[in-house]
Amino acid sequence: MPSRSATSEGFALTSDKPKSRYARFLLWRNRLLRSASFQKWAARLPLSQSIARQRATDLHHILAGFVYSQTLSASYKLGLLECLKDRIATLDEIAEYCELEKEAAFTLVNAAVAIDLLQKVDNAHWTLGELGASIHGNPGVQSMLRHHDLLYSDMADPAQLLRRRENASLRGYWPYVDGDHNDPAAAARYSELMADSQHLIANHILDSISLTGTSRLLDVGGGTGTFARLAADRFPHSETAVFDLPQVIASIPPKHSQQLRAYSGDMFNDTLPEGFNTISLVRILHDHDDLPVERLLARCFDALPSGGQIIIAEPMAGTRGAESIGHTYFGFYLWAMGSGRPREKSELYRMLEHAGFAGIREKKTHIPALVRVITAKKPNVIFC
Ligand SMILES: CC(C)=CCC/C(C)=C/CC/C(C)=C/C=C/C(C)=C/C=C/C=C(C)/C=C/C=C(C)/C=C/C=C(C)/C=C/CC(C)(C)O
Ligand SMILES: C[S@@+](CC[C@H](N)C(=O)[O-])C[C@H]1O[C@@H](n2cnc3c(N)ncnc32)[C@H](O)[C@@H]1O
Repeated sequence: MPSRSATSEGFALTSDKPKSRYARFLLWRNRLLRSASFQKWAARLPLSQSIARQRATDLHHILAGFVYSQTLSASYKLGLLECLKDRIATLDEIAEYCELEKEAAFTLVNAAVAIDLLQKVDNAHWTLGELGASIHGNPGVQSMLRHHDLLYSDMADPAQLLRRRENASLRGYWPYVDGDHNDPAAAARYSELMADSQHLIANHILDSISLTGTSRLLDVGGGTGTFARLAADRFPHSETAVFDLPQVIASIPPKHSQQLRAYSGDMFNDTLPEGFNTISLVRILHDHDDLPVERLLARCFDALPSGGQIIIAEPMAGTRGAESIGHTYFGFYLWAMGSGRPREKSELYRMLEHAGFAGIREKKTHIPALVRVITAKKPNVIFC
């Protein structure tokens, strides 16, 4: 393990000498990259210039990330995105709608254009850009935008957040991580967010799986039943039901509770209802640490009949092209939430195997950055 030791230059990390060639190569490369003269030279040389330009821009985007998020937040909160929905507007109109001085509106409009939220129509008019227009097609993104103030406030002091996980404000938003199952107001608040944002992923999950007429699906931790209802619409010959904490089940609106079988209980301590040959866990496992996840998978295994199927759907770490959504975004989100972590597909495979499942497969989704799906089967018992 590296340890901190005082040197004449202050603190330095000392560690055992790297053994592999790869480790030695990395140390050599990093010494080169931090050399100011190498950087100057690389920026001038035609061969390395494009790499230098790209890496400098990459670093700047990381540095600026919080500013981009807040530009999106301001565009939403000040009504800029609403003002330009199906409209083309002048700067005066935008300034009036957003209740901003013209110069401030100009700063916001230019910032939003640069990140594709808005688009310039001509020198005097603006409308939504491709990303701004996409937000209007996804009400779940708007709910997430409102919710993110909590995460941003925790992330304003990341060192404090990492040292004092228990003090994060996001933790209070999800009382079940502390085993607090008695706050109906909090449960209603997070269930509404989950129901809204479920629409971002449900169709991708349902496009990737198939339920037949003999499928009886229990959506464990299924909130107020949005996924179970959408699954029933998509596969009308299957039966679907939801299992969640009592205060969540109690908050299912009457018009929905009549159409859906709902079971209340604690998935870690109560027996899961039997008679279902498919169990889904949608955005559940990443909320919990390894031990409870192993216990939950074992309970699902026990509740399923031989040949029964488990479906795991959530964003996963290590997703190609979306690496930072997994380990960076969800890594910090779940850290601030106070439990769980994003897992790589291979880790989930191992945990499923450990619980006794077989035939473990990934079912491709259209947008893996948002959600990925793994299915597995409880093996048929072979009598000798
Ligand atoms: C028409 C012409 C000329 C050209 C067309 C070109 C073309 C084909 C363009 C494509 C347009 C298109 C279809 C765009 C689609 C855009 C989409 C689908 C955007 C979707 C965005 C989704 C986002 C940003 C989702 C964000 C989700 C977040 C932030 C989720 C957070 C989840 C959390 C915090 C979950 C918490 C649960 C817990 C506690 C971890 O368990
Ligand atoms: C992140 S939400 C996901 C909800 C839903 N599956 C979705 O994707 O929209 C986690 C869900 O797990 C439920 N949950 C947490 N702890 C639970 C427990 N011990 N027993 C049953 N449900 C629980 C929560 O009430 C919540 O509805």
